[in-house]
Amino acid sequence: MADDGMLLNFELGDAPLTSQVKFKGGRWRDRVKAQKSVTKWQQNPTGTENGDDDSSARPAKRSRTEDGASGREFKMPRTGPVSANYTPSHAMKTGQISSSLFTSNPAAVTTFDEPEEVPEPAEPSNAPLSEETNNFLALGLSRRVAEHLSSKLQMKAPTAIQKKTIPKLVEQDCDAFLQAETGSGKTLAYLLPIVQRIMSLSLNEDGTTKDTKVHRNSGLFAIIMAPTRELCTQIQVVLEKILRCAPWLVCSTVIGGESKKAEKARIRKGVNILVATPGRLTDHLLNTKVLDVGTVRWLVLDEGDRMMEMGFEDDLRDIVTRIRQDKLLRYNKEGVLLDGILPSRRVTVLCSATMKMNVQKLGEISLENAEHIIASKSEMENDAAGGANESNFSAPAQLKQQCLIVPAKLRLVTLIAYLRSAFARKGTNMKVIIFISCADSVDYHFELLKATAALELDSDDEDAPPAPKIDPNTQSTVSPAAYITSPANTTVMIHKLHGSLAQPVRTATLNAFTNCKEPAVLISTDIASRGLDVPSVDIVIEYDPAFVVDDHVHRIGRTARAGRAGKAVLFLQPGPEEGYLSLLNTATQKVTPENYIEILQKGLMTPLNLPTLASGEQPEKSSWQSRAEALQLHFEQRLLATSGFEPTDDKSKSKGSKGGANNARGAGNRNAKPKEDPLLIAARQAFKSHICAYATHVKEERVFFDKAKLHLGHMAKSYGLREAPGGIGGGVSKRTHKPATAHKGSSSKAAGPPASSSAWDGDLDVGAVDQEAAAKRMRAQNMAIMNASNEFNIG
Ligand SMILES: Nc1ncnc2c1ncn2[C@@H]1O[C@H](COP(=O)(O)OP(=O)(O)OP(=O)(O)O)[C@@H](O)[C@H]1O
Repeated sequence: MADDGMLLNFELGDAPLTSQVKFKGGRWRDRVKAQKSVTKWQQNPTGTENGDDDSSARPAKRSRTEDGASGREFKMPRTGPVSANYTPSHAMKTGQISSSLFTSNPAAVTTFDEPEEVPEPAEPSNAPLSEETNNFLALGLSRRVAEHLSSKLQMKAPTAIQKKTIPKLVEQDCDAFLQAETGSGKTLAYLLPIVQRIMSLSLNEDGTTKDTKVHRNSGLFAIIMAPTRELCTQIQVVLEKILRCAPWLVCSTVIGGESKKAEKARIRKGVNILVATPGRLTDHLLNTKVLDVGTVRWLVLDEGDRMMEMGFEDDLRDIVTRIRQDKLLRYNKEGVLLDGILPSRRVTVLCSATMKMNVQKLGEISLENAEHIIASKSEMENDAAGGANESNFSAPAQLKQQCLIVPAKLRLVTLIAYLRSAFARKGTNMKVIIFISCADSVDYHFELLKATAALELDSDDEDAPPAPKIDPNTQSTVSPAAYITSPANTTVMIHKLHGSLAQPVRTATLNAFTNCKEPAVLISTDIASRGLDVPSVDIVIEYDPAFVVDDHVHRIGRTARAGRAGKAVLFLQPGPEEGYLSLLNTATQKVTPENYIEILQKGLMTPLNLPTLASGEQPEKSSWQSRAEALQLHFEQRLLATSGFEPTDDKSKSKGSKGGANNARGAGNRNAKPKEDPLLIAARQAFKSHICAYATHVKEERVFFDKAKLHLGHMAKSYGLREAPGGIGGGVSKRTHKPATAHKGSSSKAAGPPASSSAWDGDLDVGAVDQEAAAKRMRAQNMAIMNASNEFNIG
């Protein structure tokens, strides 16, 4: 029989085991292994040294380590079961022993004190200003534009950054660096003055339009660059909306992912404002003769730091130099005088919510005597106090930031419990974004959470509308969700997004999420962390922390936009990761630690209705702990399900061996090997990629995210795996567990990357080579794959 009756990862709770424990069923090798584990556990039931449940995957030194943030000794005490009356339900069915979720977990040192007083909700810091005292007209925009904003786009008053930027860019010809919080309206801050001035070429002094208007073929006046295709498309959409008040002007994108021929054709037809990714723009500057930059007056670099991070310094330098070197034409080819109405010099605008060293460098490359325009709550406070603002980053004041310190083993069930409680109530129609470190892990979690034929939806509400139809372009990226759909509420739709997806799929998925009328979850890599504006996102969950703290600010900034409320939840593990809180708390707003047990209690209050519950227990009568264990067991069982046998030699595939799977099994074919479930393969792949990605946190923050201190066995559980797969980073595997059993066909490099990872390639052995150099390289690879795929693939 298949080996589904034996589990390899043992944690037998606190009840003493006697030597009578006997294992039946399964393969003899597994039985021996199981027996050995129990004997080992009996010899050392505390699991403090070598007797832990995953000795093969445990860091060598776990009991004491340095807390890098504070310099104090960091303790990782072991906790017992969460409730004294609670007995973990280990015995699931004959021959099965499941690892308990609630024992041998390190305890958090962070305390969860209830605040004595509920703090007043903070005033939104990125909202539009009061309409009574502010309007667009007063900033120098024409009546035509101001009325369009007010009547068609429902924007009556500017935000703080718009108030400061628009008059400067309308009246002056200076370079500018715009720095303001996420969701504070930076896009319109630079777009409105550009549109206003180009429009003015076609307007009489009284605001009426001239008989001969500037049109699409009159010249390219502005180029806007952004790091991702999604962001470019979004800017284009905003631009199109504004240009409805000047329909004779045309904007377009060159972003890769679609044929260059089509892009060339559009440029040939005539474009006044071009939105581009740096790679594709460089390509067109080199190869598209019809792209004439002689009339270009503005170059905007949106999310400049991200473009630098993605390794586009040379491209950006090249683009800036090329455009500057091209002779600036005072008249366009139709003889229209541009100077005076348009800037008489080339103006560069750089935008970011954060101020990193690389932004300063980009500033040196692209800006000349630039105005630094800052608008944030702290800046306003600073202004009032007459001081200069030194802060590097800040989150919108109204954004509630929470942190869950969850032991590795409990991460997956806690995530599901959180989502269940978020979507529990009838009529709750929220949008949630979950950030995950790498594409493989996004793929896996999407597969795990989506409803399949075997996995019924939880909803038993007969009045609930039928699950929505899915666009063919999003067939593999959008699905109704299992587990998190509450019986009382409508079906939750899950979406996945990462840079390895084809561009039409990316675009369609993002549209599906943005326009989804049902409760919706987007599982994404950092591809969604920058600039994306989905106004109704209520919660951002950082299931994997960002690789650098500035990215955290951008990620959580996908919610609480333009003055709306929002919530951000960060998952950390007990141990060194807790030190990260002190770093986050230097931002303008405090991150409040919350007790994950309460999340589990809330989220697992109602029965799970799992289709393949092996436990003899009735979930309806279960405690939340039992439900958590049942859920975990259910995932583990899903991964263990084998989908038949496949022959390994060519002969068995030849004629006469039809139906090889059964033949192999029945005839005792020695060459047959169990064919693994694709979900299991995906889980292993995701786990490996996750561990590789974990090593790429920036050097300064690696004290909190130290790969060597991860408990790989416990982490594996959060992927539904019963043990950590082999072949993970040499440094760790050498120090912490036996050399990984080489997978058939895998390279001898134990530290090498997952063979077919879609998220990683190249040498990822951070244990063996210079850590910082390797991490940098990995980050660059990750970034390129996550964000761009073929986006910057020139040629
Ligand atoms: N004056 C305004 N009144 C009302 N809403 C506005 C105004 N200006 C911008 N918005 C809205 O605010 C949201 C955020 O704007 P935008 O995307 O430009 O922010 P951002 O500062 O660029 O954020 P990020 O740094 O995250 O990219 C958008 O939905 C936009 O429509």
